[in-house]
Amino acid sequence: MTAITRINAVKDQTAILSARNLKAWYGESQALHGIDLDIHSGETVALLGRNGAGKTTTLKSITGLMDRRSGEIKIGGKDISRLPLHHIARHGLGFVPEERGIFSGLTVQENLLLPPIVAEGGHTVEEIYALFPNLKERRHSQGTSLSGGEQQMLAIARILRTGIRILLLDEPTEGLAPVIVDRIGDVIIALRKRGITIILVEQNFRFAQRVAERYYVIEHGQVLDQFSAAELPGRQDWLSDVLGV
Ligand SMILES: Nc1ncnc2c1ncn2[C@@H]1O[C@H](COP(=O)(O)OP(=O)(O)OP(=O)(O)O)[C@@H](O)[C@H]1O
Repeated sequence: MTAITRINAVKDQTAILSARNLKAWYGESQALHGIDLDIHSGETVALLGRNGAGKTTTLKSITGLMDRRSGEIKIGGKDISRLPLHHIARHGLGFVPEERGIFSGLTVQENLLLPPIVAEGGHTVEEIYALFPNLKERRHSQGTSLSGGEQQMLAIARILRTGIRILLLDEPTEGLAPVIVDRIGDVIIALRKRGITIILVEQNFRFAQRVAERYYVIEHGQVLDQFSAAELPGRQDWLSDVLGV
């Protein structure tokens, strides 16, 4: 074993979530061409890349939402690649999709109580209302009456009740006003302090910079590079080129 493979082996052991050679297809069209990820317990990681690079497909592949997918996905060292979606949640993984999925005919509280608890240690309703006071105020309002920001917070809040330890967020700030984006950032930082591992897909680079400790850059369904927040200043020009911003 060379020094580098030994370092990688040590890193792999500590990864709470890892993906190896993840490939995925929409029909005959291949969207992922062998993604490798190692996400460590408690870190917040952002997936960056241009439109169509494969970020959302990566999250959907991890959560078992792609019909056609190959490769290996492990949570806490256990292979979950072949488990159905509802079993994956029992391994502590929660996904908040871009469309948020709030039930418009239910109240805030009913939406909050809907997903089943899958593991011990989830947030209580009181803890959730302390983290999201605006949801407490609006607990009897119908889902239809919520703003985009409130919907995003409710989508995050109701997953936290289930006891998940790894949260996948797809474009959490999409379409939200700057003041609400700041609030979502506060929530993500609060969750990190509680030890939740977060992987987020984000087009808003300024937001990603505020919350992420590490980045993966994805292009054409492959990982182009990964680096820490501390390494970001040295990568800024390269990143602007890759992201086209
Ligand atoms: N439902 C779908 N059917 C067919 N092709 C799809 C579908 N969703 C995504 N694709 C294709 O898969 C590739 C990866 O898309 P993906 O949505 O993962 O990219 P992304 O990096 O998340 O970009 P965006 O920010 O635009 O969502 C793209 O070429 C896209 O056109």
